[in-house]
Formats: sequence, C-alpha cells, structure tokens
Amino acid sequence: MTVRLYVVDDDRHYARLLSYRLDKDTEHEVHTFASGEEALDALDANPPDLVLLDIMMPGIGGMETLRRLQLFKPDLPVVMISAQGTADVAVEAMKGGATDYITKGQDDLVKLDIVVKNLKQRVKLSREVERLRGEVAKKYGMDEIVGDSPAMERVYQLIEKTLRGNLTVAIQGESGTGKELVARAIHFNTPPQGGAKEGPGPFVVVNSAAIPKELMESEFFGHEKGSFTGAHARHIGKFEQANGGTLFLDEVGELDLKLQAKLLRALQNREITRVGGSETIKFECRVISATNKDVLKMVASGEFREDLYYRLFQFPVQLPPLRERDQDVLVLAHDFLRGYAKQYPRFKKKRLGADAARALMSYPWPGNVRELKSVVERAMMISDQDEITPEDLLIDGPHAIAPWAERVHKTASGAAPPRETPPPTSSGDGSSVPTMTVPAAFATGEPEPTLVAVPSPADLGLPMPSSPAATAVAEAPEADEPIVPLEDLKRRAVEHAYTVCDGSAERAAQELGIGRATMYRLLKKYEIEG
Ligand SMILES: Nc1ncnc2c1ncn2[C@@H]1O[C@H](COP(=O)(O)OP(=O)(O)OP(=O)(O)O)[C@@H](O)[C@H]1O
Repeated sequence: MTVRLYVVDDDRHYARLLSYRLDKDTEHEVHTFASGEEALDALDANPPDLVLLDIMMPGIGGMETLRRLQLFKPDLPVVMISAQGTADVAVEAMKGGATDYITKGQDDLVKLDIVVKNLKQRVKLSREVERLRGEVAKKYGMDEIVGDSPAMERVYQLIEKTLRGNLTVAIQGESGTGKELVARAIHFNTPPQGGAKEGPGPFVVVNSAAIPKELMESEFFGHEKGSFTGAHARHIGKFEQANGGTLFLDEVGELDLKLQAKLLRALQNREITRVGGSETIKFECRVISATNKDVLKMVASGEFREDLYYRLFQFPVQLPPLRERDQDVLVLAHDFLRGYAKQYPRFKKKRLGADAARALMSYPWPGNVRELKSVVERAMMISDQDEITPEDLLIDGPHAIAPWAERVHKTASGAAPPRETPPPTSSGDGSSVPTMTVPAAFATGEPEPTLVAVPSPADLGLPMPSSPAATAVAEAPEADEPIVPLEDLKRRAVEHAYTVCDGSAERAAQELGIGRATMYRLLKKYEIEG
C-alpha cells in the first residue's frame, strides 16, 4: 500500500530531514513544499493521505493552510509541526481539527514515527471501508438492473431523473418486477445531499405487509422501554435507523388508515416520537415507497389517504411486467445463468442451447421476473449436459411442473393465457416480427400448430443487419460454427459500433437501434472507453 505524505515547511533543512526519514519506508511517497500555497496547489493532482504542516510559514501560514486542507477533505489527517515555544499554537491547531503535533528539536523524530505509523493504520482502514463501499454500490448499482427493452429504457431515464433531487419516489409494479432493485439503485446512486456525510448512508426496508398491525407503529417510530407489555428495552424505529440514508417503504398499500395518518405527520414534520416517549426526534432521509396496488383507486375508495398519496407519490416510477418486455427475456436468462454460476462455480460451463433459448422466448411469461429466474436456475441444476435443453426448463412436456405447464397448455389449447397482452407478435417498438411454428418440445397434441414470435436481432439486443455498424458483426453463421454466448456478441457489437462511430456514443446508439441511456450503460458495463 502506498501512502502519499506531504511535508510542508519553509525551513528547507528541516523539511529535508523529515522527508529523508519518511522516505526510508518503501510504502511512503513523500512530497515536500515550501509553503501552504504550494501544497494546496498540488491537492487535485496528487491528493495526500497525510500532511505534516509547519505552523509558522510566510504567506497564508500553517493555520490557514490547515483550514483550507479541511475544506478539501474534512477527515484528512494533518500533523502540525511547531517550533519550541509555540506549543500553545499547536494546541490551538488541534482544537481547529489537526490530528496531532510534533515539536522541532525535541522528541520530534521518534514521535513522528509513532504518529505516522498510527495514521497509516487509519488510512488503511478508511481505504478498506471505501473499497467495501464501492463493492456494495456496485452490487446494488444500475448494472444490477437488466434489460434493454424500450420499456426498461424509459425506466432508466426516470431513475436518472430521480437522482437530481430528493423528491419522494413511488415505484409501482406487479410483484417481482424489480421494485426493490430499483429502490436500491436510486439509493446507491443518489449523490450526497447538502451537508450529508460521505457515502449513501443506510438503506432501511420496512415491509408493511410482513409486520403485524399492532407492531407497525413501534416498527416505524420505535418505542421506549416499558411503553407496552413486552417492551423490555428501548427500540429504535426504522425512521431513526434510516437517518442519513433511505427509508424504503415496501408494500405501502398495506398500511392501515391510523398508521397512514402518523406516517403523514412524520413525513411532513420530518420528526417522530417513539411510542411511549415524549421527546421529538428529527430525521433526514430519502423516502422511497413501492406497491403493487392501484393506490389511486384506493384513494378513491377511501382506503388510502389522499394527502399521504401526494406526499409519497411526488415522483412515480412505473415498472413494466415481464410480459411487456419480451425482448429482455433472454438477456435476463443469461444474466441469471451467469449469476448462479458465479455463486456455484460447479455450474460455470452451463449454457442455454438454441432450442432452450427459443422455448424461453416463446413461453407466455406473466409479470414476475422471479419465475424466469427459478426456471433458469432449476434448469442449470437438473440438466445433465453443459447445454441446457428445452426439456430441462420443465415448462412444457410430460415432466413440466406447475404453474408453468398449465400456462403453456392453456395458451396452446386456445384458452386465454394469464398474460394481459397477447403473445408476442410484435417487437416492443410496435414493428411486426416473423412467426414460426412451435418447436417439437412444445407439441401439445393440438391439430393446428400454435404461432409464436421469433426474436428479431433487435429483440435479442443485437444490431439490425441494415445498420452499417451491424453488418460486420451480424453475418449469418455457418452451421458448424460454435455457438457464441449472446453477451459476447453484444459486447462486440457495442465495441464495434463505438469504434466505427469514432467514439460518439450518441451515433453508435442510433446505429445499434438502442437508446442513449442504454448505450452509456453498456459502455460502462463492458468498460469500453473512448
Ligand atoms: N430488471 C431486472 N433485472 C434483473 N433482475 C431483476 C429485474 N427485475 C427483477 N429482477 C429479479 O427478480 C427478483 C425480484 O426482484 P425485486 O425483489 O426487486 O422485485 P419486487 O418488485 O420488489 O418484488 P415484490 O413485489 O415481490 O416485493 C430479484 O431476484 C431480482 O433480482
């Protein structure tokens, strides 16, 4: 680990003495400066981990330099160097935020070693925290949301807009459409609000459907010891826990009217009182709610307070069910395949065969993405070969299991499928796509073959052959060519388009037939740089 140290002292002899000693440690990168101004000028290009700062210097001097260093990075460790007889100034500096001080000509060099050693420990720790924070943010970042369909494109645009301010966001969508995923992405990508400390703060979930009614108030606002039977200790509620971060109110449509009134009051006044307590406690957090209910209908029927509706739904984000994003099915399936193989490396060679991919595409998925996920993960487990076949999916055929089997049979026998929209005969953007007969694996015993949609290249997230960027990568493969994973093709298509379009993401997006936001996301995902 390299630690960058600044030695700032106009006494060149003393500065050289310190830097010579510090340089002996190979982990140290020492920069010396003769004035505060010089050191401040270097901050952006080479930010320090630790500063040794003389108090008495010409120009702005040590104290003012300290103040400006703190503006640059509030938790930057700064050790003041005081001349003999100016120890009282050093103490003043520590009151002003300096970490420690050494006195020239006394025990300075020994103390220097100890101080630097301790601070290095601190720097190492804060780097580790930073690294972990980055990992968490990545895990819950935008990249976790998968899908390039026009419907998801709109969702990405809305998410980006929610990041501009601190309005309450209400995410609506059927069960399993990714509401929590989107809430986490908003939380982890929201820039720190005015005065907030570093990082996104805590993400606290309250699932209103999962908590017994009688415990709801205490869950939200906390309680004091002895405030009711069973309250053996003080309990800190979710609002307080979310302070400085995000409170995610899941299934908000399940709240009863009494609690709705209390929630409204808390949100309006930005303060709460614990059950059985009298102290009012201020909180500051972003509020995101989610529901799969039609809350406006609930407002009309008196089940949901209108004033709370306006308070929570300042920025509504509607998530599409899977049936409205057919072209995402394979992208999602591959993502689940990769995710499961990462979790269980023994499955890392498993891949979707062409017939299985077609079967997934033609299956009438309803809304819940979890269904697709469990079909894919189960297929990985039960398939005997590396290539997953339609039979491994267990969504049709003699071994198919509910609810998947019933859906296929209902659809095939002409009964209304559970989806609200018809099976895919058009791509997401309204253009028609060719149809084909159901593959053998979907034979239902019906005399007439069922017609289902065949994915177009655009449906698969691939460039349409008509675009110049596409022709180079979308040539028809020979029958004996090995199958290339879809993700590799996508990466190549994006890379190629970006190069051909001279690094213009906008033009490349146009050529690929995808939106700008998706293009930027893919460039980031594949780490393609201009
Ligand atoms: N767009 C998506 N990209 C990747 N995974 C998704 C997407 N949408 C949903 N999922 C996956 O589906 C599962 C359900 O997602 P999530 O819990 O966010 O949905 P939800 O709408 O909050 O569900 P519920 O209404 O049941 O609480 C998770 O495993 C999630 O990873």
